[in-house]
Amino acid sequence: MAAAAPSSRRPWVGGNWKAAATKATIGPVVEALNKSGEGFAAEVVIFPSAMHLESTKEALKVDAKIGVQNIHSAEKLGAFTGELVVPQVQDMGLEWVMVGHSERRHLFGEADAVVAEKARVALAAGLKVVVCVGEKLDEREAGQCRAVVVRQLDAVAAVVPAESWAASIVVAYEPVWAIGTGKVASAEQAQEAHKDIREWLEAKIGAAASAACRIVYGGSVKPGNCTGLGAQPDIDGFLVGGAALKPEFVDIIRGAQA
Ligand SMILES: O=C(CO)COP(=O)(O)O
Repeated sequence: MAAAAPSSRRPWVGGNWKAAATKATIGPVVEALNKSGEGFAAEVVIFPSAMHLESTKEALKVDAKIGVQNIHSAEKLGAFTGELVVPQVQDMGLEWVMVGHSERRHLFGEADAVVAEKARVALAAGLKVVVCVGEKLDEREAGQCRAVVVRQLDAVAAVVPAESWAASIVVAYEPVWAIGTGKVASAEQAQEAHKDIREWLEAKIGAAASAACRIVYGGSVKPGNCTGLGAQPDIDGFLVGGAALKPEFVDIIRGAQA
């Protein structure tokens, strides 16, 4: 049942630029990342909008990967106006796909099975996947935090190969009430949810997956609160929204170098 020491998992930090970025906001962030002039201890993945994938990829000169914020579940190119499909992600030379962000689930009505199918298609093509999970405030207040997260993860586990969890999946725990609200989960609240997820991994997938899978926290992460969160044994990094569009994002990446 004991989780592996945090140092055995490479920290992972994602920057989710949502539909909030323009050239004017992206420029200084890319400049700060490039100026940092260091190989980060953390694995860094930036998720620009589709509009900014190529320009961001070309502008970044540090060891940071680029991923897409969402995909359509079709396996092939085709007539899917307004969507991105896996072959296009591969054509761009990108490795990462995000699925199940709470804004996809709650603003755009994506059900657990839809999120799971997107993960399955991306993994089958050899891409890496960030699976976002997290409860809404009313669910937390009703004591359903663990049940909601387990339901969301069970849907993914039902369709993806067990071996994907160790090497190709990052789980992002993002409580909906903490996203974009400034109400960060306390280190204790986040650790409790991450421990639930690690225990779920051990029971459902196996001890090796539980020890190896990175579980990252998202929701109002800032340079001032990332150290306490990152010190928790089951928090392996962050998925950052608003603060990933500021040069201080570099400080959060450094904060994950525990
Ligand atoms: O949704 C998030 C990252 O995916 C978190 O957003 P904020 O960091 O702006 O709260």
